[in-house]
Amino acid sequence: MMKTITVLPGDGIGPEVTASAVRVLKSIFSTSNRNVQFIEKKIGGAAIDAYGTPLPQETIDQCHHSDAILLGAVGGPKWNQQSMQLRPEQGLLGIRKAMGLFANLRPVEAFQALVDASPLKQSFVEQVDFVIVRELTGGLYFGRPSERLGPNQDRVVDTLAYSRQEIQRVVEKAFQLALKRRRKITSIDKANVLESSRMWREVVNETAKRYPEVAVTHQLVDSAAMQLITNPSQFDVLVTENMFGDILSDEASVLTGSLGMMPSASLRADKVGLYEPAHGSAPDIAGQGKANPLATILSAALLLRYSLDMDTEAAQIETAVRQILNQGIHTSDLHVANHEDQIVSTSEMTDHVIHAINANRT
Ligand SMILES: NC(=O)c1ccc[n+]([C@@H]2O[C@H](COP(=O)([O-])OP(=O)(O)OC[C@H]3O[C@@H](n4cnc5c(N)ncnc54)[C@H](O)[C@@H]3O)[C@@H](O)[C@H]2O)c1
Ligand SMILES: CC(C)[C@H](C(=O)O)[C@@H](O)C(=O)O
Ligand SMILES: [Mg+2]
Repeated sequence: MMKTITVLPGDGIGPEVTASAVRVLKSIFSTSNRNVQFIEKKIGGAAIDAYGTPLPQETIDQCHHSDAILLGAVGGPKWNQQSMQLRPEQGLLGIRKAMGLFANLRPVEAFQALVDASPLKQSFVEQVDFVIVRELTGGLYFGRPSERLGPNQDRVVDTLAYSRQEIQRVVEKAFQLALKRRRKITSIDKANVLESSRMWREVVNETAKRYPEVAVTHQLVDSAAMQLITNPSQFDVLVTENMFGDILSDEASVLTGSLGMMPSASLRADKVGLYEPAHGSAPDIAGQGKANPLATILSAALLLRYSLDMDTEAAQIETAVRQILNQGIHTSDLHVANHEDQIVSTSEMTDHVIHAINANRT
């Protein structure tokens, strides 16, 4: 049966990195007898320019008729003066909400080739292998009211709201994931201050009773931010609310060597998912062929694994990435401890990945 992948390149380096991931996917589909069509739509600033809105109905409709969505990034200085409703970022929050993608998985792995050159090089860094499960469609980023108040508009309110059910479904995803990994969950909250965090903790403890084989600990977010750097090998699955997960995942990307190395999968109860790098549109390097495409290529691997049941091919991408880094080949955002190291462009890196996948298959 024909599968449909909708591609939303977005802004800045978004079109460059999605083009790379699409090339890798097409190369894989061409040799695995899969009938897959790619349909491109606009989102973010590109959609504002073309249609006057960051999330056109046409884009939402197309996503609803897809097996998976591959997204680049949105935003950039060109749209910084827009009103809140017309910010490119609203397109991103909007599509996640419209598709009901409540669980955002951000895997963090320290690649050996990059660890050796890292200023964080210590034995613990070599064992970094955890996944952040970030709640994606609730909390502060979606709370209402969110507005300026008062006669002079000099008071502001943002609302942090969660229902028990919204917490339950993402916590359940985290426990399910832990069963397939090292069976450890760290739940991160601010239960010493926030009521929402106290309910979060309750739900985690209730769920834990149904998963006696999973070890559960709780950490406060401020201390967790410190421990991510000082003792990251303790983590297996971290589960946390939307804003904490947003901030902690960028922090954790440092352990991988670059924000350009961190993929993500936004999931719901069925197999439909949205896959995107954790990084943004990187306006400072857009259009220069400097963007690291690996976060998006690794997101494409997650797409194969979670939406198309192609575990073997997903692992082929991940192996190819590891091999290329071990050979000292990298984009300019990375540092590799190999005297023969070679800095390559976005498209050259993509060529290397495709070549390595094909070489491993023959
Ligand atoms: N998912 C998304 O679409 C998303 C995520 C974060 C930020 N944003 C938006 O992107 C715009 C820029 O935000 P920012 O500068 O704070 O964050 P950013 O992630 O775009 O960039 C931060 C730094 O990391 C570098 N970087 C990011 N991705 C890279 C890659 N693949 N290869 C090499 N270097 C890379 C950039 O050059 C920059 O120096 C803003 O409008 C922001 O709202 C979008
Ligand atoms: C651009 C922004 C809305 C987005 C988020 O906070 O979810 C980004 O930071 C991310 O991490 O994907
Ligand atoms: Mg973010």
